[in-house]
Amino acid sequence: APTFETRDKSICRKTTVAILGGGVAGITAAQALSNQSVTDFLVVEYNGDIGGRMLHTNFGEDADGNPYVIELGANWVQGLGTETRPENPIWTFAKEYQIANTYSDYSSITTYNETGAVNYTYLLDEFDEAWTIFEQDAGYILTDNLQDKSLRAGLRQAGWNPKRNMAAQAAEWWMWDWETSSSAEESSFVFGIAGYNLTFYQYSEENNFVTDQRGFNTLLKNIASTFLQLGDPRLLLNTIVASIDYSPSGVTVTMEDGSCIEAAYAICTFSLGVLQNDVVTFAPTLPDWKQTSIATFQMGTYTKIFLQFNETFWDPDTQFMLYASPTTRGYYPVWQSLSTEGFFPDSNILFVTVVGREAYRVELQDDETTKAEVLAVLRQMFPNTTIPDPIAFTYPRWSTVPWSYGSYSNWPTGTTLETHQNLRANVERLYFAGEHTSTEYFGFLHGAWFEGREAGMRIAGQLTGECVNVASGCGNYTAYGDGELRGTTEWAEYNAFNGMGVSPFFVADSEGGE
Ligand SMILES: Cc1cc2nc3c(=O)[nH]c(=O)nc-3n(C[C@H](O)[C@H](O)[C@H](O)COP(=O)(O)OP(=O)(O)OC[C@H]3O[C@@H](n4cnc5c(N)ncnc54)[C@H](O)[C@@H]3O)c2cc1C
Repeated sequence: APTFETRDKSICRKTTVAILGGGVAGITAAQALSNQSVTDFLVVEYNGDIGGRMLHTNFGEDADGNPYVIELGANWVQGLGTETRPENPIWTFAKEYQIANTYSDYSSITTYNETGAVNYTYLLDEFDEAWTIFEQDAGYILTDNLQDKSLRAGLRQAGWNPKRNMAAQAAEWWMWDWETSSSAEESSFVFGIAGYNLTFYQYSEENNFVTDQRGFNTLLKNIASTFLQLGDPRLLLNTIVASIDYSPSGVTVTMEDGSCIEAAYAICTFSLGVLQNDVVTFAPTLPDWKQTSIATFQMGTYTKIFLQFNETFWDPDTQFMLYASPTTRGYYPVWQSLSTEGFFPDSNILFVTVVGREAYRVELQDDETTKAEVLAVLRQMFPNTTIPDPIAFTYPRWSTVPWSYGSYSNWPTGTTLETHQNLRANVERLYFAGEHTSTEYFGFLHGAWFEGREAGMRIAGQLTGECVNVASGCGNYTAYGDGELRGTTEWAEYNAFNGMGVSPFFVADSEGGE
């Protein structure tokens, strides 16, 4: 016979807005609702804490035997802003909540290959020179409504062609793959460059690395605390969504444990990886235009591998080391010292990052196999040093995390603004938001921030009759059905209704100049 508990679970809890996911987008959606006095909402979160891909863990130990807190997910505030430019909202909150961070100095770098330290930093400068050419080429494709192509094609035409020069491949990886977690072949030329501009030219080219020992998600907890109390019954942690039934009049969300929520609206902030892996069932099945957009965009994998040693055998005054494998592009290429002033001085901690295909490979391996590979690379980089065994070693497996399935999205070659708009668009009362729905800032924390806010404002506008989302309106997003999608996007269609409210040509200190 059913117990009282299971009988209770069969009765759906009612709420006005069900916010699915307690990452950046979910929390900012809830905040936007609260700002318009829509307080009847529930936030449903898989994990035991809010933050999502803002995720930290304890690692190694300091001189007193206490562990360090390291970030497995988002680590940098990217594109800060200056007094005369717009400011990245994540940077605004990082300052407000005094999140400890240090400027990442990308010019503090030593380059290596399999024979040890070899200076090929001139290749980074050469890539930079090509950049000024290919970013213009990408601009013409956009304004003249030409066909998009791969970033690889754009680079080649601008005179950058690394061919079999592995140092040049490493330089290219440092300048591109490291940021987007995707290769030049996989990345859109137009939207790759537009995305770069919108973060680094609109705000600034600075990236600050968060070292806060409370964890980076303290920033989000501080934002949440302005409208959610500690232990607020509207925050449902450790609660896993299994299916979402939507209609023109509302949304019913059913959890893995059989409990359910009936809402007038829902905002699904699950990652593109979650949407692509069919872990949540939608009823009815999502329309073709939605499924096409989910299938089209790309979920990358970005894996940081952390090592602590009993000594700092590398130069602690240099922040980065770039390694060019003689045979495999992207094989343990970027190393970062945390045993450095401003980070965790004297911690003897180093981490190396892999992305894309290499990240998939490494994430399928056990720790011992990866550790052996990593140490073999260090022995090549430091041929005159006896590399000790690490005293602590860890890395996450983002590609298999059931609440993320990858790290962050990237814009693939040869698609349009309208196809991406369909990723953003609501299906009846079911709305979508997250890093991946950001046209301007996909892959970034601030992308998730703006998109969560947008969805919250759109729904609050519907509910209250007062629309504060002046740029792109309230209620339904623009969506493009069969027959409405074309091969290219007209310049006039680059607007807030298609998610591009800021000119992709925005240049520092000149309002949207072209
Ligand atoms: C390794 C890595 C490095 C990164 N580095 C940076 C960086 O340096 N700077 C930067 O700006 N950005 C970085 N990012 C990107 C940034 O972390 C994301 O853009 C942002 O955190 C995404 O927020 P979101 O709200 O869209 O998604 P999420 O944070 O994924 O939030 C979605 C939430 O939904 C929950 N969820 C999923 N499935 C279910 C389910 N079935 N039931 C209930 N809940 C569910 C998840 O637990 C999660 O909390 C990085 C990401 C990764 C992974």
